[in-house]
Amino acid sequence: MPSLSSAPDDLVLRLADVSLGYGDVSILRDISLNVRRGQVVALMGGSGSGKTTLLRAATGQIKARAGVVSLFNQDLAQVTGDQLQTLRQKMGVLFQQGALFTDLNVFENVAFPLREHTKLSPSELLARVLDKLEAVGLRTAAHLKVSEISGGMARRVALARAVVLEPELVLYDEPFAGLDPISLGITARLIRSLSDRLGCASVVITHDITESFAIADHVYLIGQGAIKAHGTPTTLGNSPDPYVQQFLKGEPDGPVPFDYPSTPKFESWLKQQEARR
Ligand SMILES: Nc1ncnc2c1ncn2[C@@H]1O[C@H](COP(=O)(O)OP(=O)(O)OP(=O)(O)O)[C@@H](O)[C@H]1O
Repeated sequence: MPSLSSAPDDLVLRLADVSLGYGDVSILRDISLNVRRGQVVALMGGSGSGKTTLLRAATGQIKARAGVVSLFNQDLAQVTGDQLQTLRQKMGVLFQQGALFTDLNVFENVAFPLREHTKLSPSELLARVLDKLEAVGLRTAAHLKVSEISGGMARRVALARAVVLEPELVLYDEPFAGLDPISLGITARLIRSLSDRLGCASVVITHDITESFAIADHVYLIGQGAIKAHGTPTTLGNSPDPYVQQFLKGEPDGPVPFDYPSTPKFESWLKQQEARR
């Protein structure tokens, strides 16, 4: 079993030889990755390659079938439910939808986690929320209703909410999906600047090569159930590996599979369908 005792303190998230799956289906195997304080790490890969599954393992929602997932130097297989909750408080998550509470205004949406998890005085809370709204360029939108702001602004409010507890690790699940090019660039730079300003680690799941390569320190390319390549954006950009090049250039033909692989469950389902007709 990999030793965790030598993990340096700046290692926020570590996966060592991890296998993940659901039921009798294996999704990922031999995954090893490190995320350090201050780093922005991008997880890229085709649809269904297992990026969200990896994120679920990092938050302790699913357990590793092999290997070790350690969060803030704690092996998630060894922690109690209470300890997991404490670890999660050091973590911010921006889900794909990043849904806001529509009955609360912008300020109250961002204040929500603070009211739930801290005992800040009203003036401290006001300062903290306005500070985070300022970081996403929306200090002056604090009073607006969610129905009065645009979709791109709502994303930025969700971003402010994800970091308001000043987490040590922020996980972003497809933060650029559905954004116009300008909002996309702004969001990417915000992720980088929030990481630098808060000194936290950021893990970004994305399909967007240009933006993630512009802000990431390290990129992991996931495919065919494993990490196919990883490195700095420059290293990956210069890689002669046909898989990496096909992925980066978005070419239809090459080693990156498009079709979802067949499984015994699909084959038996299909047989049943055919037998009925
Ligand atoms: N709860 C679940 N039960 C069973 N299989 C699941 C479950 N969640 C995901 N899967 C399967 O795991 C595989 C990886 O899914 P995952 O959502 O991790 O991919 P992804 O890389 O995030 O995809 P996308 O980019 O399309 O969101 C897929 O084949 C999916 O069908």
